Amino acid sequence: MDAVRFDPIRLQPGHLSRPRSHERRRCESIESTSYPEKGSCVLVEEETRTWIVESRADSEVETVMAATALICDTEPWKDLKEHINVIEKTHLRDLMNDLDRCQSMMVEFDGIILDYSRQRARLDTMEKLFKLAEAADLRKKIDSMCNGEHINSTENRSVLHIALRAPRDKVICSDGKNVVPNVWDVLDKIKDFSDRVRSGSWVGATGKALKDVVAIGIGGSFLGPLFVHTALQTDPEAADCANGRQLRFLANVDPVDVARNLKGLNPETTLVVVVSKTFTTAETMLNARTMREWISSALGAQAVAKHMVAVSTNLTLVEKFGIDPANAFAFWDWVGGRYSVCSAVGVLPLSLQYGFPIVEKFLRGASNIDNHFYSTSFERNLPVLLGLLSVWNVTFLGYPARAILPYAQALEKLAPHIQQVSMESNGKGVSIDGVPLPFEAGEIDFGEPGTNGQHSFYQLIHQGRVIPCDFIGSIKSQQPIYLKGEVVSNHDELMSNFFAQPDALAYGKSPEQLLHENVPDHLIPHKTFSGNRPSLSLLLPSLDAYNIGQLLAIYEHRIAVEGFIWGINSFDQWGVELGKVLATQVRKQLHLSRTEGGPVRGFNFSTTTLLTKYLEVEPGNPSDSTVLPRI
Ligand SMILES: O=P(O)(O)OC[C@H]1O[C@H](O)[C@H](O)[C@@H](O)[C@@H]1O
Repeated sequence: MDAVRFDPIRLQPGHLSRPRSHERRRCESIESTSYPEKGSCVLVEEETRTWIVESRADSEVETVMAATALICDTEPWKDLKEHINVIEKTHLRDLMNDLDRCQSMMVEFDGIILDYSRQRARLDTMEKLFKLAEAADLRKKIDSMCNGEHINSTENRSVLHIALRAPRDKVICSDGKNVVPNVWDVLDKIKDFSDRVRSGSWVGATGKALKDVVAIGIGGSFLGPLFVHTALQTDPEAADCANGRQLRFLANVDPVDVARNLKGLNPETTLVVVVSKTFTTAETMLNARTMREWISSALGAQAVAKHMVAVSTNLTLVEKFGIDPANAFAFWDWVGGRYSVCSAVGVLPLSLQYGFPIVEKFLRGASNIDNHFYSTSFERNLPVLLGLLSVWNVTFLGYPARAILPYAQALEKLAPHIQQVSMESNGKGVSIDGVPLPFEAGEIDFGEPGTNGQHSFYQLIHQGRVIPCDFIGSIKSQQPIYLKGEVVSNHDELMSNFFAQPDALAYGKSPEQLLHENVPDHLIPHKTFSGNRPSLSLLLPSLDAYNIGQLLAIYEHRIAVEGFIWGINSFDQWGVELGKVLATQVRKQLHLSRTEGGPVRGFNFSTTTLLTKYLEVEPGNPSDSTVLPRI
């Protein structure tokens, strides 16, 4: 029998040991049963996903492997599993009648109200979820993140996006070094540069002011900044500061995206910001070369120095590309791409558009939630509550999706941004120790602003699949409209739906009610709403730069909480690599076929046939001459 000394901290009552997956084979021969106690032999069976380890008090046993535990082996998890039966017998119609419950499920922080009374949860459900948080060491994990420990273990990195918005005097260390001064060095550099561009003291190659900015980037180097830009666009304070300037985003490698972004732009008045953490992303680099060509063909190669700047962690490649390092804005490997909007990735383009003070206000909002997240008890901690409820919905109640429904057009890019933050972070199949997860983690995020969504996919949410919904609204509109003679303002009209939809989902409409309304029998099944469909409401005081920063941080931390509970690494993204490798093979084939001809080789029947068909049509131009979009 292989002997295994396990980590005693891991084997508290309620925990069972589990080997790391690559060491699994060693344990397969072990057979014995008993609960882990010091010096005892422990068995756990594979069918029940538990493992046997042997430990000896005399410490003569060599460490064969480290045992790890999954959260699903803990008592609080099992308790919640059993609790599902209790919840299945409840209906939100009844739960909503319990005033004490509803009062307890309304939490306010800094003017933001979270109402989670329409979750399929009772007060004892919350107690059980807090116990689960304890079993998952949530407090410790939050502390580890905020203290700069290398919690992104597969990349051996800290996860410190909170440092990007920390005040100057805060100390946050990564590898023993306070990173906040570095953050502020870059912020100061951005302030200086954006002031110069906006004031016209930094001009283009022909002496004209640069009033338009194209930010090239994809994924995390695009979605967060786009979300914030879209949200700020109609904020009166930010809009005033934009003062006729334009900010555009070029993400897709599709030449059509280039064409659309270039439409109406003049190279003489355009500044290009190349945003890429790695400076190797194929799409971004081709778009950057395309824009470099657009500038140099119009203004000469030397114009690039005045018209192109970069944001990256890889300043060597920035220089190699031909951008002066003095015009490069750094960030660090402890900032995940999807968590990078508060670094130069977002701060530079947004400061160019709105001025640094607006962006600083946004950073202060995010920082305010960071402090709340770090220091508030779980019972009143917005990201923790939201994260625990998501785990409850996904893993215990089995709802795989989440709809993000802002009743605010300004938040129209919130769902696409959160889609990346959430699905790239928590779309994992193994624990942080590499053990396959025997439960579902991660969720499918999608959404549209209300009321547009109501006229699109809400049918499914009301009568088809159950999809927990986040309703997000703001008390004040960024752009109020009042029409004389109308019963309510335009914002009131919008918000009537924000207040109505959660109850429609929760209460539904029973056949009895329909009978009362004299609905014909044959239509009753079609007009019945089962109700009991969970949602939560987040009501913000307004949607200025500060609130937008708060909202961003609430979602970022909520997603981290979910990952911490599931016991996964939310900060790597190996799942995006395979497709990139295969695309490289296709690219090589396309190049070969275009230059030397010959058959497509090395692919399966399906891909070979499609590629051959694609290559049948001549590309239309020899690749040694440059063609740029015509519109
Ligand atoms: O910023 P870059 O290095 O260009 O990376 C852009 C994107 O690339 C990949 O797709 C990653 O999955 C994303 O997380 C990242 O945001």
